[in-house]
Amino acid sequence: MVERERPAGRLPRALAAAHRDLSRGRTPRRVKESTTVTTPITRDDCAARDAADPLAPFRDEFVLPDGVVYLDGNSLGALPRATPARVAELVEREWGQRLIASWNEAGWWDKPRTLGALLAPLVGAGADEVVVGDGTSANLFKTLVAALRLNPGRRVVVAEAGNFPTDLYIAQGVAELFDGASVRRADVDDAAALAAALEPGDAAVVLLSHVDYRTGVLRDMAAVTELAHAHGALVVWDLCHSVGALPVELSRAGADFAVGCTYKYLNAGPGAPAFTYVARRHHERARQPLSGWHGHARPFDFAGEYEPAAGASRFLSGSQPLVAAAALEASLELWQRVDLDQVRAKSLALTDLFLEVTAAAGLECVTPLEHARRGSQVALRHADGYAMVQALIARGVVGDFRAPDILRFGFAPLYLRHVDVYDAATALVEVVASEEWRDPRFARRAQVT
Ligand SMILES: Cc1ncc(COP(=O)(O)O)c(C=O)c1O
Ligand SMILES: Nc1c(O)cccc1C(=O)C[C@H](N)C(=O)O
Repeated sequence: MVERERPAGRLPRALAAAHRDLSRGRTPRRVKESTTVTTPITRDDCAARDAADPLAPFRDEFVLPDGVVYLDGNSLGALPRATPARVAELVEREWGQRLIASWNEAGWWDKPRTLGALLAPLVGAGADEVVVGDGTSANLFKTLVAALRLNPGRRVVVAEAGNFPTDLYIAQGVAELFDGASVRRADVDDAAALAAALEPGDAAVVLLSHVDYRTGVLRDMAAVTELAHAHGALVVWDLCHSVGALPVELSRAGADFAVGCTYKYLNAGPGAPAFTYVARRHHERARQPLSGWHGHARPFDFAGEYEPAAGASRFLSGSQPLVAAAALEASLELWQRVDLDQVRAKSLALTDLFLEVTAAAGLECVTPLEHARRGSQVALRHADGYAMVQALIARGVVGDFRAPDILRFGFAPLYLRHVDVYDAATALVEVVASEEWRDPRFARRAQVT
């Protein structure tokens, strides 16, 4: 049921109450206190929303398989139509015909910087503060070590307890390299717990994700950064689940470092190069450990001693996969035409719609209902979530499952329509109501998801 009039930023009270009841294990009450007229949302309503959607034309710029509603763009984004030709151009002309000349002519040498400049507006950074290269894990390593070196005398990495495992693993690996260093896990969504983790005054750096990969919680970047700084710690933000999903304001928030991948909402393809943000105020002093020649001040002097390049370029290490970078370039060119405020508005509309229709399935909602705390995904909890997700995939609705019990659905506003979300949500309600997920075909097995 949808209340036609409601303040922006809130789900209908009826829905919020139903989700609250469900998460406490109670049968949802019918909400009587609502004074506004309620009517169920229909597929036609959704079609009307699509007709008025300013982002609708972007859908045609993506390759999307027939009969599939793709709600996994937060794991691997869809293929932009422009990408194959851009990759072919690099392979056939730049490499095939121009060979070595392309390092200069085609701008290969400068790609980490030119792509960084294209990406910078998407994360609220200056063009000179972002470089593209390597993977998220490698860039986490570089930025964490740089942060520890900038904060001598402090040896604790305060790490978001539930972060994506690679973040925790890299933090552990970094701590092993510094005498007396350790990782202190904290619940970063509990302000008191985070403050307590910082209180001893020994934290060199805080590492956390802007949007939680599992729950979809969106953190207040400015507030967390301010809290960390007040305790003398720097902050490394992982933007994997927020870049391209919502406006990110690194400079405005006073962030120190950030890393992120480009294969999710930015649609650059599997294993695409990642990026690193280094706030301008750290450019002179920041030193990263993978001091390869692409990060040298004068690489073609072939000198025997390392001297870091100026600016964020010092975070580069070695040669980059330029075929993959061509795919990223094609998608970043598309992203130059995108209004991130429109992306955010549509993302919230789509997640609201999904929550509204799936309330009938009776699954506990893990993602915050408040807009200000929600990324671009919906996470629902059920012990048999794996089988439910497989049953949905068999119907052409692709979401994913995150152990131990999370059904996860990502919403990429550039290529998803409201009708797709309506169909997917209806399918989930049917899968749960019919119990078709109990079919042995959907039983849990090990695979990449
Ligand atoms: C928050 C977060 N960080 C890091 C990664 C992955 O890092 P990498 O690209 O190095 O595999 C992911 C997803 O795979 C992620 O969700
Ligand atoms: N990066 C991935 C990969 O190399 C293989 C399989 C999945 C991934 C993912 O990106 C998973 C994703 N970060 C997640 O939030 O679950």
